[in-house]
Amino acid sequence: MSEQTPSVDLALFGALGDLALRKLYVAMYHLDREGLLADDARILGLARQDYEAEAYRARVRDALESRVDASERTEESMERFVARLEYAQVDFTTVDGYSKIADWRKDSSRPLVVYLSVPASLYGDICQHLESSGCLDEHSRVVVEKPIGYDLETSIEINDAIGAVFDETSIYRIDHYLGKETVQNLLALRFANPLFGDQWNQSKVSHVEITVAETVGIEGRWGYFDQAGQLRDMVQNHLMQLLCMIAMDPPSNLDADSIRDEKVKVLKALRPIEGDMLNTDVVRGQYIAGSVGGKQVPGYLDEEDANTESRTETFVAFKTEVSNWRWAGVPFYLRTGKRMPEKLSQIVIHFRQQPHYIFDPDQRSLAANKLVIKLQPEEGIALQVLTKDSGLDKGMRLRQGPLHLDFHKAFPKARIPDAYERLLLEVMKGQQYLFVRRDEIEFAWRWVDTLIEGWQARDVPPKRYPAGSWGPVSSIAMITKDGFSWYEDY
Ligand SMILES: NC(=O)C1=CN([C@@H]2O[C@H](COP(=O)(O)OP(=O)(O)OC[C@H]3O[C@@H](n4cnc5c(N)ncnc54)[C@H](OP(=O)(O)O)[C@@H]3O)[C@@H](O)[C@H]2O)C=CC1
Ligand SMILES: O=C1O[C@H](COP(=O)(O)O)[C@@H](O)[C@H](O)[C@H]1O
Repeated sequence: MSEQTPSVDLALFGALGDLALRKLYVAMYHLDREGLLADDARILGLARQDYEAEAYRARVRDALESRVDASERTEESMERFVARLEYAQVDFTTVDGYSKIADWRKDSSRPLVVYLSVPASLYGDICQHLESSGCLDEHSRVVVEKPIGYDLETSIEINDAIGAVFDETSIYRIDHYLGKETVQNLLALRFANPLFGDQWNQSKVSHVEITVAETVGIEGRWGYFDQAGQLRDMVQNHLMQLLCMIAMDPPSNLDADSIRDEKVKVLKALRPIEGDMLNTDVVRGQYIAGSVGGKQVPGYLDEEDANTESRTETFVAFKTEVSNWRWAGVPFYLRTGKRMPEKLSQIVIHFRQQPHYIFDPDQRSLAANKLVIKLQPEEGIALQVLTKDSGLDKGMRLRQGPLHLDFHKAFPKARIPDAYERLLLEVMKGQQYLFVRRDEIEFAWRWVDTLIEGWQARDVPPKRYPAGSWGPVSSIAMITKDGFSWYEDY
């Protein structure tokens, strides 16, 4: 059995919210079931609704029953988990209720982990009230969710407010993509395999693609999403983190700061999209009605609570470059959108062709290796290699095929944990390497703000795309004009 995490008291702010009910209890339940939660670890749920502890436990139980596979539930494991839960009704904006946390903590010597599963506008108030009510000590940690702010300015305000109470070494900023197993595998793939280490630069790589496609729309989150748009919701955080993991130089070790220092260098070197590049190197889109998975779905402007004038983008594709010695001249193409035909997160590294080509000239376009890294839904890595097509009549025809590692098939007994399991585990262990440092967030905002200012100055409306398509056709033209195409072996 794996080693248990150190014991903690976890105060979960926003205990009845969407994220908590869909993800956090499920992740904690799995950790508990696998014997990873310390026997005496406890959880205090905090929200403003009036609940008795028993009713709260029943609500969490319901959430688990609808989200955890029946084969992974036993009465014993469910009971063991919910017995850890207590509840306190608190209005987070006033200090009065915070004494309930201190009461719950009375006589506890365990470190306090505070998880803020609430809108970022509340982070500052909560941190201050926690401090002034004497809930914190030097072992306390805070976990905060994305998005931190709306732009660089607001993210600085929020980070300042958290930083006034917690030291950077105690702040765990979540980007749940960093908790995904295959994203962590990028570190292993790149830095444990000399085969790739030596090829990972502008002399061997022709271009890089990152696609994060979602089938969902905005799932009743119009209020939040319409303010944000896909650039702030997905690019500023998740896609930037994926780009950093692909482009960063080798860290000197696996320490949090060694890794984060390298990621920051990438963000600093990222070429901004401005001037004429706004016409050529970026496409923003908004979905109209269409069909996803055989089901008719409404357009963005017909979603519940929609403002029919909205110009918010639900899709963005762009080309950028990491302007440093490793990557100069290598285009990075990124795209992400809602209501795409498939849920797919995938990174494709296109290697350059051989300097001298000796096979059938008609097959020349085949003649380059590609490394396809699938993050979801199936997690796996495939290296597209060229071999001889078999058969006496084929001569020296080439055939492209994958050397394929499908994690589910290769390691059938290993359950692939959800990102939040890994992240919660690391918080409890006090390890920060999968969390985002303040300067990463701020450099990413700088880049995003430049693009948004460009859009605003030109008043660029989003291009329409039917739900169930791969985005506006101009996002395809953006890459084909460079002689490439989005990799399509979905
Ligand atoms: N939901 C998701 O999939 C994702 C969410 N996030 C981030 O996670 C955080 C939480 O999101 P989400 O769960 O969707 O948000 P919700 O609005 O669903 O949940 C927020 C929770 O906080 C409570 N709350 C809000 N204000 C107060 C207050 N003044 N006093 C007491 N309780 C309060 C709410 O109570 P009440 O119900 O009474 O309003 C609710 O329980 C946000 O920062 C979000 O950006 C990040 C990635 C994905
Ligand atoms: O943070 C967010 O991520 C989800 C996508 O996460 P995934 O793990 O399902 O890929 C996205 O739908 C949501 O809008 C965004 O806020």
